Amino acid sequence: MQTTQLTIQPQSTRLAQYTGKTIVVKYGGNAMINDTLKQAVMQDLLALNRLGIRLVLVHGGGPEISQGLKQIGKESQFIQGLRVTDRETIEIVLQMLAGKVNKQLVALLQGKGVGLSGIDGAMLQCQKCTIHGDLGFVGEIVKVDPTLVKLALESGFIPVISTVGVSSEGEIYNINADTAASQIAIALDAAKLVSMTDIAGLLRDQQDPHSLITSLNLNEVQPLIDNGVIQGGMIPKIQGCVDFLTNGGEEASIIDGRIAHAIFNELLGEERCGTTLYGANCQ
Ligand SMILES: Nc1ncnc2c1ncn2[C@@H]1O[C@H](COP(=O)(O)OP(=O)(O)O)[C@@H](O)[C@H]1O
Ligand SMILES: CC(=O)N[C@@H](CCC(=O)OP(=O)(O)O)C(=O)O
Repeated sequence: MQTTQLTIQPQSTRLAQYTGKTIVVKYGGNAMINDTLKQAVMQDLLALNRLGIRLVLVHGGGPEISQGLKQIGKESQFIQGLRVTDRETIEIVLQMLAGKVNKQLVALLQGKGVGLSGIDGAMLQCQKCTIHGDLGFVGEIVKVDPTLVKLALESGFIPVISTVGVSSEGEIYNINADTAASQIAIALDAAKLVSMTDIAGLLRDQQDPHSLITSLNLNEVQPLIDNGVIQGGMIPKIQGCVDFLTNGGEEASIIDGRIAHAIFNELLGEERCGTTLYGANCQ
């Protein structure tokens, strides 16, 4: 396969501020539209890694899970953007997230990726999530142990994390990837959280791409959830941004992962698009 190497001088760009800093990138399953785009995203991450930015990739895989479930004749139900996860479903979640999706992404990182699940090193320690009733094996993170992630970063690798977690009893749980990315970003004291999804950003009207909300304050979020503007998978995404920013983070963005080099443009600050939320110290 032919690959292109991006050559960008860090000192001449906004990128310089991120050198030596940690950025957590959440790559949503819905944005992994095709192999060419996935390759382009991984090329961007490799280029950013070469510039000395400590990147952590947390991935989703919702569509792959749904596809796997379909093959065994199962449909999923989502409550507040979370998949109701019975025993059969957690098996598929494990196969798809910690197996197929994780390894496919690691394979594209040309030896620079190291695949980890939240179970490894008990990175994502969970208990059963009960805030929206009984969702089965959906986990609520009680603690993040970033030891393995830090080891990988210190050695120059890009940790690629699938969001299954483990309880103190050894039970495996399914965790929404945006929620996990946010908690990992907090534990790593990351400089920025970026969520790459399949839409232009947060829209006032999902049917109208011109209704993009380019930035918003934390106190504007809850009313948008209450009046139904923010729905489904966008709820844990925005909530993850809010949690990051109320726990010391400075900047969280939701960008259109369907556009090639969206992550590069976001960090370069040229052609930025999407929605950005800022922490208390940052506006
Ligand atoms: N106000 C909103 N603006 C944009 N997207 C929204 C909004 N409310 C709900 N959504 C939905 O959230 C989806 C993104 O979340 P999700 O499907 O979980 O993606 P991902 O796989 O990237 O995590 C969008 O495709 C859209 O259908
Ligand atoms: C509890 C829960 O909903 N877990 C998610 C985990 C994967 C995920 O979040 O993937 P995306 O980022 O592609 O949506 C799920 O089962 O779909």
